[in-house]
Order: sequence, then structure tokens, then C-alpha cells
Amino acid sequence: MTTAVSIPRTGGSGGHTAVAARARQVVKAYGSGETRVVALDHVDVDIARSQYTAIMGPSGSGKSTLMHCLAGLDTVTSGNIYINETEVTGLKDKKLTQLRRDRIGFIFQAFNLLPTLNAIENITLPMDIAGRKPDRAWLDRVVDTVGLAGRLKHRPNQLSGGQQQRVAVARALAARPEIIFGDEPTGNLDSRAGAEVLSFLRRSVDELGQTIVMVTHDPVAASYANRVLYLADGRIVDEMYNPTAELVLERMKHFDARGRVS
Ligand SMILES: Nc1ncnc2c1ncn2[C@@H]1O[C@H](COP(=O)(O)OP(=O)(O)OP(=O)(O)O)[C@@H](O)[C@H]1O
Repeated sequence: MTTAVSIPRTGGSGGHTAVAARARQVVKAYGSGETRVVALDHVDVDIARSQYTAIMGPSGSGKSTLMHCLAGLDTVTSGNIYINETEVTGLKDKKLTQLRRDRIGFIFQAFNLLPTLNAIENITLPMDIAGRKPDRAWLDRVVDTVGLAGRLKHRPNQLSGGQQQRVAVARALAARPEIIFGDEPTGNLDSRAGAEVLSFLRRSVDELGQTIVMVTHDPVAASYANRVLYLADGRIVDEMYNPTAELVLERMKHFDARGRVS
């Protein structure tokens, strides 16, 4: 059974609990019989609000599965997931879709931008679909922080990979979701563009109070986080606060030595 450090659920966060998302005894199994794979094995974790959390671990350790379950993109076999005080695991399809649309932001490796819409239209699309009016001042601030002000009328194919990823980041931030989930959000970028996007995500936590959870294999990407969770065989086996790339690399070598990394 996995035990992860719990964070106090009340704190000075403007009426919100200090925990943005929780997993309790989450099991996720795929298949059955001989082909059964336990991707998550009784995971308990608290994701702190207004903090940047990185999820690391070897290939197949369950990182994406944990993120997908936390974000309500995948169902669990047993256990409970909460976003703030809402139990995600108890929601029916329609409510789940609404929760994902209204309260969660996503940044994936494939940016999922619509090619026929320009940058600003892509950024505001989720709000348009939800029938919500963008908060102009907030939108300007997000666009400004991402450094896209001169590119808003460009379509994705007129933007570099780094710029497209910044549009995807701005789209996630524009709706002010309670929590943003990223799966290797800089995986396709060169190191300079990746660093830009990561610095921006870091600033969104420091300056805008955003909560971010990001899956990564990259110690440098993880060093932007406040806390790194290490998964192995579907369990949280370790964590690190205030990581540096060197410390993360050292910890990964340590897992190597114990035969946990493939
Ligand atoms: N749809 C599925 N059907 C069957 N098994 C699956 C499915 N999705 C994931 N798995 C298995 O669950 C385990 C965890 O997978 P997951 O994708 O969460 O790992 P990961 O740590 O994100 O890996 P990677 O770093 O390679 O992306 C793996 O053993 C994988 O093969």
C-alpha cells in the first residue's frame, strides 16, 4: 500500500482548500486474467493548490494513467479521486464532461490546435464552446505573459513549434481552470522553446496562483516544479521538494541502481 505525504486541506488560499486534487487508494487495472496489468496500485496523493507538481518515473510506471485518472479522462478500477471537494469518481458522463470543460485545463504534447482558427481564436475556443465570455484583462495578461501579443492573428501553421505550444499553454490558462494537467508539455520542443514554455508555466504558478501537474521524463523540466513525485510499478515510491535538475538526475540514478528503472 502506498503512503504519500498529505498536505493540510485548509490553508490561507482564499476560501479554497490547500489541496487542489486528491487520489485515495486508487487502483487502475487494464485487462483481466493473465493479461491483467495493474497500472496504479493503491495510490494516495494530495496535489497542493498554487503549486507546480511533476510526476516522474520509468516508462510504464503509471505516470500518464495517474494523470488521466486525476483529470477525469480515465475511470478508476477502485478508489476515489477528488478535484477540490468534488468527487470525480462519482460523476456521471455529463457532469464529468462539464467538470473537465469548466474546471480543468489540459496541455498535451500534440498541441491540439485547430488549424483553421488563428491563435487568439484557439485560445478562447474552450470558453466559446462553454458559452463563457473571456475576461479581457485576464486574457491580455495571459497573452502578454506567454509573449504572443504580435502573433494572435496567425494560424498554427504560421507559428513555430514553441509558439504553437505557447498558444496551447495560453488556451489552458485563459479559462482560469482550477488545475492544469500536462503530459510532457515540452516533449516536442527544442531546449530553448521548451525552457520558454516551462518558465512561463512557472510564472503562471508564482504570479497567477495556477495549480499545475505535469508528467515528464526530463530532469530539467522537473526542476521547474515545487515537488516531484516518483512512480514505480504503479506506486508513489518517493518525492522531492524544491528539485534541481542535478538532484532529480541523482535520484533517477539511485532508482537505476535499485533496478527500478527499465
Ligand atoms: N489502454 C491500456 N490497455 C492495457 N494496458 C495499458 C493501457 N494503458 C496503459 N497500460 C499499461 O499500464 C501501465 C502504465 O502505463 P502508463 O502509460 O501510465 O505509463 P507511463 O509511466 O506514463 O509510461 P511512459 O513513460 O512510457 O509514457 C503500463 O504497463 C502500460 O502498458
